[in-house]
Amino acid sequence: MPTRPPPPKPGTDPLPLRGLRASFGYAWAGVRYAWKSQRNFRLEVYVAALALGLAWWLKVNPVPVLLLVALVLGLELINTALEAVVDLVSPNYHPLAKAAKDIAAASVLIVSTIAALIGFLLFFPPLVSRLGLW
Ligand SMILES: Nc1ncnc2c1ncn2[C@@H]1O[C@H](COP(=O)(O)OP(=O)(O)OP(=O)(O)O)[C@@H](O)[C@H]1O
Repeated sequence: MPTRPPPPKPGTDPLPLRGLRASFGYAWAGVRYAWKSQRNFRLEVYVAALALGLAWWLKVNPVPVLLLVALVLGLELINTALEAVVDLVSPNYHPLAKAAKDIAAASVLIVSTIAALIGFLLFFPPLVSRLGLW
């Protein structure tokens, strides 16, 4: 099967700004790949938008919310990259491939669960007071 020549490396471009633009282009392609292929990533983006909207409405400091959003989305992207590498090197069943995918998924699960807990602690008191329940 003919292979395509590798694309130019942005880091070696003699024009630094052009190289930087190319790097952003590749990173954006990664975001688009995750958005198209990962239902969990899309769900996390919707939840992030909801949390930021809620923070604005309830006048909650958005910095911890932004940090948690960055952590969850960043980890989901790394998980997606790892899945792609595992599928590339181990298209057939292998216990180590299973361990790699399961552990990467566990990291997203743990961080998302803790983020949800922190979100509850951040939003619950101002939400109750805003809705006049307390
Ligand atoms: N090559 C493999 N060898 C062994 N187990 C695998 C392999 N590929 C997948 N698995 C097992 O199947 C599970 C699901 O794998 P899959 O690639 O469908 O990931 P996923 O978590 O469903 O990801 P996606 O977010 O793409 O739906 C993995 O967590 C792992 O336990």
